[in-house]
Amino acid sequence: MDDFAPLSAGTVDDEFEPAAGISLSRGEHHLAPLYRDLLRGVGEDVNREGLVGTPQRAAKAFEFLTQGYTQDIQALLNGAVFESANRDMVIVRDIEFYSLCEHHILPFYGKVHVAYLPAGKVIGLSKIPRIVDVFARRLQIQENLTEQVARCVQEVTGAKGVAVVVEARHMCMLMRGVEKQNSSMVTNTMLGQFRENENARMQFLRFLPNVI
Ligand SMILES: Nc1nc2c(ncn2[C@@H]2O[C@H](COP(=O)(O)OP(=O)(O)OP(=O)(O)O)[C@@H](O)[C@H]2O)c(=O)[nH]1
Ligand SMILES: [Zn+2]
Repeated sequence: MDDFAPLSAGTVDDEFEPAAGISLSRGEHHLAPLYRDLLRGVGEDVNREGLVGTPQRAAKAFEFLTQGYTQDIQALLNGAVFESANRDMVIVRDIEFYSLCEHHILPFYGKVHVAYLPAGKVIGLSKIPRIVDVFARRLQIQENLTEQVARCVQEVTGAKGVAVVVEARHMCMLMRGVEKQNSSMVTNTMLGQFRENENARMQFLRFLPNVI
């Protein structure tokens, strides 16, 4: 599958079959037995009071955090792309997000800033954060998240240019590994006029004084 195909609904089957040898109790989430095995794997007693409900809760939480795989962009846009004669830059900044790094399955989180140059169409304001969440709620790397958000906004608006900046902190760098508590990562994707025209790019970046 093309990594950046923004309009695909995802790759996870709705009709998930539990792995061979796993039997589900009535009403149990299909990931719950896997979390039970994980807990056993670290030496836990899965029957102790505090943990009895944990596999089911953790499974539901993980499903929520990865729900972007099954969300449909057109459904969440709900037709909220409007004709407009406005040709000036639109910026939606400080959109917070939470994602999971695909290398360690640990959170990375921060802010996304999006700008576009309309070419006859504008998008409903709330839809840009919704697009961010569709791509954040997957196993990701920050660079691909940045690119996918930009390409999706480009595709649905037909804008003359789209710019996306993502600034984030990665728990795999904070809690473990190199344990750098103050580092953050800044990524950007510049499409169309933001790539070709330095003035447009600088005008956008001036709205992000803490990033540059
Ligand atoms: N470029 C990029 N790297 C990431 C992202 N999230 C995690 N990583 C990095 O992915 C790399 C995986 O490297 P490995 O050496 O295979 O894994 P590791 O032994 O756990 O690495 P350390 O984190 O250095 O301990 C690490 O350098 C992580 O910091 C991301 O969003 N973008
Ligand atoms: Zn990581």
